[in-house]
Amino acid sequence: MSDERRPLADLAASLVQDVPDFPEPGVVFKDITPLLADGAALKAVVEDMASRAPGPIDLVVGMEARGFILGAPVAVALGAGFIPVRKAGKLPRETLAGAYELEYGSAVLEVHPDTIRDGSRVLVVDDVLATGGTAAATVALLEKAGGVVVGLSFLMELTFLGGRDRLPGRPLDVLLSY
Ligand SMILES: O=P(O)(O)OC[C@H]1O[C@H](OP(=O)(O)OP(=O)(O)O)[C@H](O)[C@@H]1O
Ligand SMILES: Nc1ncnc2[nH]cnc12
Repeated sequence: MSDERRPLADLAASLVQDVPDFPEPGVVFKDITPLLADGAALKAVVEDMASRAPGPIDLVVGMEARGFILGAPVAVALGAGFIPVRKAGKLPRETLAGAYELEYGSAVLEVHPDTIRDGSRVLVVDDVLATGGTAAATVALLEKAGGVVVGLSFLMELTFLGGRDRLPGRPLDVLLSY
C-alpha cells in the first residue's frame, strides 16, 4: 500500500467492527455500518474508490445490498451509470441469472441485461471480497450481457478465503486486507 493511502486505510479499519459468529457460528462478520455512519470517512472511501478506477468507466455495478451503498456514490463520482445486481426475484423485467456460493450460504444473482450496452466499460464495486463467489458470478453475468469488466474495487478483502483466485487476471483494487 502506498504511504499516501495508509491514513485512509487506518481510518477505515478503525471503523469496521468484527462481530464473531454472525450470521452463523465460525464466521467473523466485518460490520461496515460504523464507517457508513461517519460522513467524512464515507466520502473519503468513495472518492478513493472512484479515483482508482482503471480508465474511463461507463457503468458501475454494485451487488445487493452493501454493494449498492458504495457503488452508487462511486458511479456518481465518476459520472457513470449504476447497475444493480440483485438477489433472485427482485428485478421486475427480463433478467440474466447466475447461482453462486459465498462464505455463509448460496444464492442467485440477477441483472437486467438491457441496461448494459454492448462493449460498456464496467467497474464492479462491493464492500467485501471473501470467497469471491459473488464477484465471480457478477463478472460472468455482466460479460454475458455484453459488458467489459475493466476492474473490481472492494473496500476489504478477506485474504484467507482466497477470493482473488476466482478472479484470475482481473484488475482488483482493495483498500483493506485481512
Ligand atoms: O466473496 P463472497 O464470499 O461471495 O462474499 C462477499 C459478499 O458477501 C456479502 O454480501 P451478502 O451476500 O452477505 O449480502 P448483503 O450485502 O445483502 O449483506 C458482501 O457484501 C459481498 O457481496
Ligand atoms: N465475514 C464477512 N463479513 C462481512 N461480509 C461478508 N461477506 C462474506 N463474508 C463476510
